[in-house]
Amino acid sequence: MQAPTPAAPPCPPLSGQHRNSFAFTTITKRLPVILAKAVDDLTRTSYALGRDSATSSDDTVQAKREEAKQLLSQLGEIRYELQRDRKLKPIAADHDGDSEHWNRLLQTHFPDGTWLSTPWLVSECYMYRLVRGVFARSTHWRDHDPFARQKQEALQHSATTVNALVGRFHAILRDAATADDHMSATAFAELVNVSLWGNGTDLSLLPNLNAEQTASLQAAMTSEDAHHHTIANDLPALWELVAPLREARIDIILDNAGFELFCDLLLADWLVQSGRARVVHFHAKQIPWFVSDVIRADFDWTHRALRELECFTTLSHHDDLVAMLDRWQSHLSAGRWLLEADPFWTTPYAFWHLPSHAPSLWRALQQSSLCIYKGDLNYRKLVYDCMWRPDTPFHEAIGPLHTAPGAPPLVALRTCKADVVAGLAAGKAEALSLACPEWMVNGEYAVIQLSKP
Ligand SMILES: O=P(O)(O)OC[C@@]1(O)O[C@H](CO)[C@@H](O)[C@@H]1O
Repeated sequence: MQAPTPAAPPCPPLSGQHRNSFAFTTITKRLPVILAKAVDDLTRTSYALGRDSATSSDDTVQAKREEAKQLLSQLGEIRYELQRDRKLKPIAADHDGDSEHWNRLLQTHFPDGTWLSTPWLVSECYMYRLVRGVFARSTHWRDHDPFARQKQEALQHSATTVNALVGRFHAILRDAATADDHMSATAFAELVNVSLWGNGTDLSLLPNLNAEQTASLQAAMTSEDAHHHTIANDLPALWELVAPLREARIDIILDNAGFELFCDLLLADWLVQSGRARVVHFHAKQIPWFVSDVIRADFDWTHRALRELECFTTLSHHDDLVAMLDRWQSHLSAGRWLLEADPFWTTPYAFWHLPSHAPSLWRALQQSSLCIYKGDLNYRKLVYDCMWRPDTPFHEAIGPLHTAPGAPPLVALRTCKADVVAGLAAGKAEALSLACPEWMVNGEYAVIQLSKP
């Protein structure tokens, strides 16, 4: 078999060309809305500048507002081209430095590609890279994240669930070092489920939830019922792998900021507190990505927000939350928690290309006793975002990440939000389609899938 390329994945790619696919709906309906929200954010931020001129000179404010107008028109242009299914143009050079790489990929594999004809994974990543370019090429808005406001609001809407989770896990995490085997197994299973279902409230999918709706959705997602929606569940094998670990390196390839990140930090805290991990490497994105993905600024903001914002300081478990945050700070200061943001994670490449396209990242991951891949997009990239038969073994669908020499064990914790899946029992997909036609994309079903090379 020839080595797959972005234009020729191991099976036919998900693509906007298929009119009844989630890819088509995303490109034609969801992405324009996401762009409209970025426009709205920039308009509001620019408008607010004038009211806050104490922080910068009037000239700077004027210059920023003037430049914002140009940026708004560039964002509008992206939307225009997308909605008319125009050809994907080369990405203009900017400070992020990977435009040449992108353009080589487009030129080599998709010289005539349009938004809908190019594989979904590529055109969707392309949109976020274009948006980044608009800001990266600017003088005054280089560090602006057009999705930050949405990410921050989403965490604040999750305060009720944060409180419940602190109440549930504060003592378990504090005392993890002395827990017996049964208690450890139970805590781990619960925390994996929390981290898994934390992936359920997704800003690119559910952009307009208020605090009440968020709380009720999160309660549904962490309930017993939701666990019956885990349609492939390698949790027992995962515990067999994790239970004997001592002082190991564990990697978490993060997905969303806000509530999901909070859930991931709970899991990471347990890994350190229980002595399983000596160090946890968190992998964030280098640029704003898929609306809600974690960038460095989100990671830092989350720690501050949980400590300082009124919606958290007034929680009944706030003192316990602060104790937890103090410990998390000490994990960070002592290097037990490390945050990284390799540029590979924001390329359009499936992870089949990780060993060859990001060799130093791959060498680092090879040191890991377990790589935890969070969320839907990471899953799509693990399985090359193509139309596997759902009963294809998971390890087959991840290709080199299972077969490459020195490939570390990995687990995918993913709520299903795209029409791709592998590793289901024979007949399962058919049964699910009868029970719930939207099961692949509505975020109500999930997988915990392990590869142990
Ligand atoms: O990676 P996440 O946050 O779990 O999901 C990302 C997501 O919202 O974006 C894609 C479509 O826009 C889908 O694959 C998926 O639903």
